[in-house]
Amino acid sequence: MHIVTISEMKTLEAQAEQQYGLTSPILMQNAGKSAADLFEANLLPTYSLKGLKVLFLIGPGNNGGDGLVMAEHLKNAGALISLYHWKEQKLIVQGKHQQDQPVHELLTTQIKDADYIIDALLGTGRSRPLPDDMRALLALVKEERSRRESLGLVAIDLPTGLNADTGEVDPGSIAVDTTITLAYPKLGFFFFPGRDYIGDLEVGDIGLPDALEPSSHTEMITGQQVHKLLPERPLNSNKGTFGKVMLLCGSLPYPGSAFLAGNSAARVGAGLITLAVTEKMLPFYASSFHEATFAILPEEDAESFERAKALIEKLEGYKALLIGPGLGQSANTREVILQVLEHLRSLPDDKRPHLVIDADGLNNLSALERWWTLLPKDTVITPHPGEMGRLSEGIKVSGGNIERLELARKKAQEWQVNLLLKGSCTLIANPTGNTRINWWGNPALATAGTGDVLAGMISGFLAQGMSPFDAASAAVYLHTAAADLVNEHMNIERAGLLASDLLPYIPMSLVNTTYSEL
Ligand SMILES: NC(=O)C1=CN([C@@H]2O[C@H](COP(=O)(O)OP(=O)(O)OC[C@H]3O[C@@H](n4cnc5c(N)ncnc54)[C@H](OP(=O)(O)O)[C@@H]3O)[C@@H](O)[C@H]2O)[C@@H](O)CC1
Ligand SMILES: [K+]
Repeated sequence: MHIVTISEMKTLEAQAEQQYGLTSPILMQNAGKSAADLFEANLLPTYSLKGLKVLFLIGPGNNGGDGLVMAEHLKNAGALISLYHWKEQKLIVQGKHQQDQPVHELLTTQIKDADYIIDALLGTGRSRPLPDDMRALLALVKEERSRRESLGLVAIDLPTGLNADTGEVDPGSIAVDTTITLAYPKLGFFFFPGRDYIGDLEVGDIGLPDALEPSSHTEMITGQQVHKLLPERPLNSNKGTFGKVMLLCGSLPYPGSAFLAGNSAARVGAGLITLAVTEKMLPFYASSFHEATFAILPEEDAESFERAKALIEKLEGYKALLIGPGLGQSANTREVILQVLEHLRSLPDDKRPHLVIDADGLNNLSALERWWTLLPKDTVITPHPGEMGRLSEGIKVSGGNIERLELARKKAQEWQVNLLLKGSCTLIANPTGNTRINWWGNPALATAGTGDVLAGMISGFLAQGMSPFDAASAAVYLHTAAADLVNEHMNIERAGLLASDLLPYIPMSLVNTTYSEL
């Protein structure tokens, strides 16, 4: 699904009017109706609209207009509606204009009484800091919410005061439970601090014709999309059909990396997994990973060309090669990597395994001048912010702010790689300037070894013939989905997940790609 900036959204609206006669009032009717439908769908089956007390905060522009249309639909379905028109300071309770007492007293009572408060104050048209009285109004709502957790907060299009292009927020903005955004998610939702204010994201249909495509090159990865990308599993198949993955991962201090990555490649459906390991390491893997096969390499103190040669000799027929997790950073290992890269570059496209470089693979590369010139075509790299900083001459890379988007886009083009930049908002940029962002996140994933799992999943998808951009996108989405399944099945919340817990849930995540509407 496209992600849009404010100006891209405005262009779409203008085109809708010019080319299809869809004027603002028509779009607003559609917006309000779809917001009401999504609101009701989210209430059910626990609550119904009958008798539900909903207070709408109405602003002076079209965002307020959307709120009024939504309110009308909810009223017709049996909800008890109050409307507070901020600019006019006018309160209407179930159709009656309240004038007997000072409006602020009445409004406070309405806030205390509401089951839900709908923020339809400002949307994409906010052009300056919020005025004091609007901040005071939102503060009242926030205060009531901190007293009463059952009070539901919903924003139309976006939480008031959030910058839809950058994710910056006004000091008066408040976090909501659900944002019902219109037509397309806005770029600022994906980056901090804004990300924390959105709550659950719903996308309302405003009736834009399919032929009107936004010009944006940024997409949100959705379950529907991933579902379509997943490789077919024809009945007439064998392990050769689904590709072989070679892993140059793991070393004495970090043996678990190869296990986690190899397992994950198998769990997304790759046909055969081979770990390139030394004899010394073999007993560890052989006892824990029964399904793997092994390419036995000379010990780490052997000459680098011997180590590289042993791997290169085994590579024929492999569809994917993962280099890096737990590999260590000795000069000898760096030499091995260089020689393997040289071999890969020399192969014709159809004979070359797809390459994924992660973790120590990246740390080794970052020590080299113009390292990206050493990579074969279509390589996937998967740095976290620290590794990205080292790859980019020591710059500081944000874990979740908007600057990471431009940086990833620019570097993917400069380095001609598929760049998966991890963080609290993981995104993937490809060499042609397209970007995909993972909306979902799970703080339980912030633990050792989960990156190895992700790298393994990407390799497993590459082995099955997915393109590098698609393999990385699907893996990122399913990695979070698997973590959500762990949370659900182990009854944990935000902490306590082990990377290995993910493994049995990866196949389950593959069948659950449509677990969300998006
Ligand atoms: N157009 C369409 O086709 C569709 C639009 N849609 C909907 O419209 C929304 C965008 O509508 P919009 O452009 O009217 O902007 P909106 O956010 O309501 O605010 C503008 C008003 O607020 C005012 N104002 C600005 N800043 C302010 C501040 N800090 N503090 C106080 N006031 C401030 C500004 O007035 P002024 O600057 O003149 O004082 C103006 O009156 C979009 O988010 C979506 O919900 C959907 O229905 C789909 C179809
Ligand atoms: K709003």
